Amino acid sequence: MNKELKSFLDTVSDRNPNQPEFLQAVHEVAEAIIPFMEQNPKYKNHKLLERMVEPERVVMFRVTWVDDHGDMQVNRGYRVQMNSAIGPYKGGLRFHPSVNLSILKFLAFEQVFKNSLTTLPLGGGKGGSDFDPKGKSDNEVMRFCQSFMTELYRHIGNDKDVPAGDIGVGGREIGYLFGQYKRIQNEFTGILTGKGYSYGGSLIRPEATGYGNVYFTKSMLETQGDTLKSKTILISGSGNVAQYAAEKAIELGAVILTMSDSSGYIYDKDGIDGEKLSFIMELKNVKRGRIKEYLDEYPEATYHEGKTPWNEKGDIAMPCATQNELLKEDAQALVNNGCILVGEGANMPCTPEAIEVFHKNKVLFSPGKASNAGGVATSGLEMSQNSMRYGWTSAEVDEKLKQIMNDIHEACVTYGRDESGYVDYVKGANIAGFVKVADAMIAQGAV
Ligand SMILES: NC(=O)C1=CN([C@@H]2O[C@H](COP(=O)(O)OP(=O)(O)OC[C@H]3O[C@@H](n4cnc5c(N)ncnc54)[C@H](O)[C@@H]3O)[C@@H](O)[C@H]2O)C=CC1
Ligand SMILES: O=C(O)CCC(=O)C(=O)O
Repeated sequence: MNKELKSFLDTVSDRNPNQPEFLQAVHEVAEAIIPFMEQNPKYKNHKLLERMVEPERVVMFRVTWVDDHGDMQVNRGYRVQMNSAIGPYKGGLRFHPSVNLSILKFLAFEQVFKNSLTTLPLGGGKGGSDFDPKGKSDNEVMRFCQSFMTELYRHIGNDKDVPAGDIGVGGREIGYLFGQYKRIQNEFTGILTGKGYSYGGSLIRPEATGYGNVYFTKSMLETQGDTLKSKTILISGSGNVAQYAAEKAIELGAVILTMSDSSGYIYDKDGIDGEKLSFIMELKNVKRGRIKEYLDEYPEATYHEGKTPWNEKGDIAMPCATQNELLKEDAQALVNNGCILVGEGANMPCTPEAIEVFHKNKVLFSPGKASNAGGVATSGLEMSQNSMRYGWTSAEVDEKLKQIMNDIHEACVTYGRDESGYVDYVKGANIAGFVKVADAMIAQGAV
């Protein structure tokens, strides 16, 4: 490891003990940026990376609510406001029992570079709670959301910080959060994105992360003169990102073989077609059931308890569940089985060791901060529509999303192509994301 990189990482590690996910995300970015700064001295002597790893602000608060039995429950709420150099803080809220400061700082840090890549004026942030919506009634979720917003409202605003959804936060939660903000502030403004269409949401926002991942995959394949037609795809997750990645991939002629949840995965050798996907959407979004219930309707499929789909044979892998869900041995199994492309739908789902395997084997690999940026980009479009008090059609939003994903792909190629012609999308995304934020930080002085 380069001496300067080591010394930088040692300092970050000393200052952030017990934050492995955050250090992992910083390591990946610093590996690309430190050599880039060497070659571009205008970025040196501003302590840019040192500043970027310090959140501008972290808010942590108690969330007290009463469950359906009348018992008091206590959770922890957070908002990490990481960087506002190029726009108001922007990034999702995650409700999951694993949520802690390390996970939210890694997500907020990634968000800074991702949001910069979108070409829109969006700073980076992330928040959430260790609250687990699984198994809770709608009323319990509503009471939790109301209590969470009763503190969060004072830290956000449409020109300050605009949260959205992430794991465990979908349309239902955004609705309850928005309602409480409006009640407290007595104003109707676009302080959250991912809102329902009837109260200021954008068409295509629910679909955007998954669709964007597929548009990005399509661009990667095109660099090899290839297409999605008849490609077999292994998808993990069965939430928002996974569902719409599957929908768009099916539309473009691909065959989806797997989907999963935190208990296991299903494998359907005949492919999960549009009708089967509708069943999964109903199962997950309305009944809030488990993926193994797929077999009740489609008994020819198989279910693999406690396993991830990466040992199956597929042309393409799309990890769309959570961080560090695809390990080195999974990457090796995918390569051995002929996988040619990995498009991260989730944030940091592949470990650094897994990414090394993909790079070594010249698998096309896109990091989440590039290939899942369609979600936050469309959130940016939702903010624009809210400011204009106007709404674009689905076709208009989808066209803008395609253009943004295409531009992100081009930016990654510009900064990531090596002498052999292979594109290191990790390096490309990190440098392209860094440049805009760094230029803004230099222009704004010591802040
Ligand atoms: N919703 C969005 O617009 C965006 C989401 N992402 C990322 O995509 C990923 C998925 O998010 P969503 O689909 O929105 O969430 P979701 O809550 O709709 O779905 C999450 C999925 O991941 C699975 N999962 C959660 N924890 C898991 C674990 N420990 N092991 C295995 N599976 C697990 C769940 O069972 C579910 O299928 C996350 O990494 C999120 O940060 C990234 C960009 C935007
Ligand atoms: O739409 C947004 O603001 C945030 C989406 C998000 O959390 C992400 O890109 O990871």
